[in-house]
Amino acid sequence: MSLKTRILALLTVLIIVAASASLLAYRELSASIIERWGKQVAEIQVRYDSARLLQSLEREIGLARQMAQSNALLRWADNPDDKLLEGAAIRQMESYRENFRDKSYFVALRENGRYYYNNADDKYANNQFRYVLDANDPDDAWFYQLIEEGRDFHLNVNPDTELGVTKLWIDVLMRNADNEIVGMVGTGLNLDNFLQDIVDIGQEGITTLFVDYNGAIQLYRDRNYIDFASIIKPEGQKNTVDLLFDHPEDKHLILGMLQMLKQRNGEKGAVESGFVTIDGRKHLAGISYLPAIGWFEITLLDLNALLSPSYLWPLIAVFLASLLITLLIFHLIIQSRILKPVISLEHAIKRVREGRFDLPYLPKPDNEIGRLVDHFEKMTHTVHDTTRNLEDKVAHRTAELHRLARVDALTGLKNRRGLDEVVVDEIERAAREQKGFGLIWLDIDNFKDINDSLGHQAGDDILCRVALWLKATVRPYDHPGRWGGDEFVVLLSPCDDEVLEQTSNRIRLAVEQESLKAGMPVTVSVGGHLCQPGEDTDTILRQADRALYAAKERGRNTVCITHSDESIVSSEG
Ligand SMILES: Nc1nc2c(ncn2[C@@H]2O[C@H](COP(=O)(O)OP(=O)(O)OP(=O)(O)O)[C@@H](O)[C@H]2O)c(=O)[nH]1
Repeated sequence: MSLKTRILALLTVLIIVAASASLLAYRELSASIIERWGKQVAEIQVRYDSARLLQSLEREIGLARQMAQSNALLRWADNPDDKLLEGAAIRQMESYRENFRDKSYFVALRENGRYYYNNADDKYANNQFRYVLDANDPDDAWFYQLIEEGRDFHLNVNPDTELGVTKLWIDVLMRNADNEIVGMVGTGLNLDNFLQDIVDIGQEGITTLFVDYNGAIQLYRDRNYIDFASIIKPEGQKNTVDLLFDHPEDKHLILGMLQMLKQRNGEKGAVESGFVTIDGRKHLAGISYLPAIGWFEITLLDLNALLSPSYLWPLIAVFLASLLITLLIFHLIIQSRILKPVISLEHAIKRVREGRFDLPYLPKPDNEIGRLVDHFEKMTHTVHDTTRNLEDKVAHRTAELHRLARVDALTGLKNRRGLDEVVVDEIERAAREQKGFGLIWLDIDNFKDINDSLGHQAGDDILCRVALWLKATVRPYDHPGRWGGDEFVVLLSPCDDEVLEQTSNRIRLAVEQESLKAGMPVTVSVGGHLCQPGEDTDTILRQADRALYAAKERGRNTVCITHSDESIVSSEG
């Protein structure tokens, strides 16, 4: 896997880890913010709903209490059969009817169980006595239950089968001067209107319900859940608030909160809140106690509806877009500032390793990698210079060695190898140009005697002098050389018979005369051969050797030339 892929993979993993951690932290944070916010909203909502309910009921309750204390009614309740008192009481009742919001009232007398009622349409004008309550009739049980409990005030949601209406009844006990319960008065509010006005307020995500101290549902937008005639139902048969919840533990939570609020007994503004699950959705429940009516108001906030996760989508989209842009920018930075220079550097190193020092353009970012590239470039130039110097030296030394290998160390003339090469070159040139060249072979006469008599050093000295005289005698473009021992060879090019003969004689004469001048007289025998195009080395050397041999034979200090017809001619200089 390339460095680029690794860095990108690492980067992606790091960003995913960081994003996941941020997302988790964000979710935790947002959950806690939503929870705190939800609690505040729930508390405000619950107070608001409670206030609305109380506001709407307080006047009716006050009127009902006033009615229960009306002298006309109380006197009549003590003497229910007194027609005069009854007339005065009914007039009084009718005046209250005008004041009740529902324009309806009821009065039930304990002594004879007679139940009086009239409504907004004044349907029962002059006929307010409706029926007689029966202690054994379950529909009338509420009356006897309330009296038995002695609760001066009670709210009751109950259908009145006799009247064919379902109402939220405000029941207030009538007590005479001896504090005896003599009857009950009250009014009813149309349940549907009440639910619509107070409970089913149509705010999405907010559900309001009222429960009694047992948790029995009294007011709720869905009538099926309302625990009608709750007061007469035994425990266990009531429609309690937990019917709404998915989990049994929510019931304990809510009942616990009800208990707690009751203990705080209407402490002003006291609100308890907690989370419950309804239809699989998390709700925040806010509860307050309404001591004036003995009910609890529960507000359920559907957090998903109020603060839908879809609200977070733009945030998540912005987060993801920033993540991608960050990734892209990071990639571009890594690419331009690290990867590209490193990859170029890698190629450059490979190139140098292969011996190619001409570096391509290398990007140098302003960082450690840029400095590394700069060092590498300078190092490469140094290595290149050093290598070039080394190569130059090697080439120079090689050329020197090549030259030395072809030079005779004693005389400085070409040695046998050098002469061989020149002979080969000349043979090729002769063949190419069809022009011959001359070869002279000379040998110092009786050199052994010189060595023996004067010493080897003196012999060397004479060899050097002969070499100097030889060099001075031939043309600059001829090739004098020492063949070995006391034998010398001169290659003459261009050459003809005349040049060969003249040069051979000049050499012999020069050695003779110059050595005499130097006080160490020596002579040389010289054999010459005019080489023809097509002759090979062996033939040429053999012919020259033959001429030299002849010169020795003919008394030394002599020049002999071989011709193409194999004849050897002595030449007098
Ligand atoms: N001082 C010296 N002597 C050498 C060198 N190389 C060979 N010699 C001697 O040169 C002598 C050559 O003798 P030859 O050519 O055989 O015979 P010569 O005495 O010259 O007699 P001719 O050639 O017949 O005239 C030998 O004694 C070699 O030892 C050298 O480099 N220096």
